[in-house]
Amino acid sequence: MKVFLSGSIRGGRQMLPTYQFICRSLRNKGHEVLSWHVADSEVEGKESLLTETQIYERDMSFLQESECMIAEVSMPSIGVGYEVCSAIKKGIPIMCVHMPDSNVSAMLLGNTYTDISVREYGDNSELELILNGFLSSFKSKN
Ligand SMILES: O=c1[nH]c(=O)n([C@H]2C[C@H](O)[C@@H](COP(=O)(O)O)O2)cc1CO
Repeated sequence: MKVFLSGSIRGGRQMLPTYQFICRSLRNKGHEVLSWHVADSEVEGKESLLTETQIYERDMSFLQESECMIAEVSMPSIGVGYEVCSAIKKGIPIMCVHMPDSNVSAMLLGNTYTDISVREYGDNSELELILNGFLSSFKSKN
């Protein structure tokens, strides 16, 4: 599947190893991560070569191509919130994942969009189980 991975950049990069784990795990299962740059340790330097509008338009066009979204929401990020809302407007399934004790917004935890889930994970193996379950659920629907 074509997946949009959403994760904090200017909101803080503390969860970078997890974004990299998600990206690797999805690719190992044969999925395409359109926004793989979120998991790039050098993203900020690379993005500084683009204008803010180029970043926005590229990401919105990746989102238009994506069949689902995985958002790592442990770090509060305006960009991630905006992308989740854009995915809701597009009508694609969304899986939000976060570490325990993250201060996740009620705009996600209480969201009434039918195709959004918010799940807590304790470690990478639990995270991988959640992601595999989310992605394999589409096969059984088709
Ligand atoms: O340089 C960037 N490149 C980029 O792709 N984004 C997108 C992808 C991320 O999922 C999200 C991060 O938003 P923020 O930077 O507000 O934490 O926004 C955000 C920025 C910087 O705001």
